Amino acid sequence: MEKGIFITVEGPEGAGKTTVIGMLSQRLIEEGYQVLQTREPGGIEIAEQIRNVILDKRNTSMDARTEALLYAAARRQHLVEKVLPALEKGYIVLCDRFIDSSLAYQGYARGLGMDEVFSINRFAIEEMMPKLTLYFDIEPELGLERINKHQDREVNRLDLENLEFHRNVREGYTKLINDYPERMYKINASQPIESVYMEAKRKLMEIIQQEELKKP
Ligand SMILES: Nc1ncnc2c1ncn2[C@@H]1O[C@H](COP(=O)(O)OP(=O)(O)OP(=O)(O)O)[C@@H](O)[C@H]1O
Ligand SMILES: Cc1cn([C@H]2C[C@H](O)[C@@H](COP(=O)(O)O)O2)c(=O)[nH]c1=O
Repeated sequence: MEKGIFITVEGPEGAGKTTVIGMLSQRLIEEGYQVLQTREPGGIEIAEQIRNVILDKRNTSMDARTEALLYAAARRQHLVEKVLPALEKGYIVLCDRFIDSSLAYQGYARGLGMDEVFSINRFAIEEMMPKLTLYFDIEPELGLERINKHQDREVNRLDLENLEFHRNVREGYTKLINDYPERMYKINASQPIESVYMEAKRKLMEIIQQEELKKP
C-alpha cells in the first residue's frame, strides 16, 4: 500500500499542463511536502527512448496499435521504476499525462476503442490509478496556437495531426470526464495562467487534506 498520493494532469496540446505542474510542484516543496514531478511518455531513460520513437516526425507509417502498445510499455517502465518507489516513500507524484491520454488519443481519436485501449493498459498498470486527475480543458485551436508560439518546444508527430484529430482528442476527454466524475476534475485552461494554477492548487490541497498526507 503506497503512502504518497498519485496525481495526474491531462488535456489537449498546449493546455498549460507542464507550466502549472511546475508551479504546483514548487509551491508544494516550499510548503514542506516531498514532490516528484514527472511526465509521460518519458520520465526515465527507457521511457524517454520510447518517447523518441513514438514522437519522431519521420515515423509516419506507425500503426495505431503499435503506437498504443508503445505508450503502454513506456507507462509500465515509468510506473515501476519511478512512480511506485516515490509513492512508497510518501511523495506527492505529479505526472504530466497517464492512462487517460491513451484513452483519449489512441482509444477515441485514433478510433481503437476506449475499452480495448483500457485493457492493454490494465496489463501495464495493474490496478494503479491516480487518486485525482486534473483535466485542463481547452479548444484545440487555442492550445495549438500556444505551442506554435512557443519557440523552444519542438513540434512532434502527434502535434502534426489535423485539427479534426485534436477536436476528437478533446471529445474523448469529455467522455472520460463524464465516465469518471469522482476521479477527474475539469478546469477551464483558457483562463489566465494564474487562475488555472489557483484552481488546480485548491483542488490538490483538498485531496492532500482528505488523504491526511503528512509532511516528512
Ligand atoms: N493559461 C495560459 N495562458 C496563456 N499561455 C499559456 C497558459 N498556459 C500555458 N501557456 C503557454 O502555452 C505554452 C504551452 O504550455 P505548456 O507547455 O505548459 O502546455 P502543455 O499542456 O504541457 O502542452 P503539451 O502537452 O502540448 O506539451 C507555453 O508557452 C506556456 O507558457
Ligand atoms: C501519454 C500519452 C501521450 N500521448 C500524446 C500526447 C502528446 O501529443 C504527446 C506527448 O507530448 P507532450 O508534449 O509530453 O504532451 O503524446 C498519447 O497520444 N498517448 C499517451 O498515452
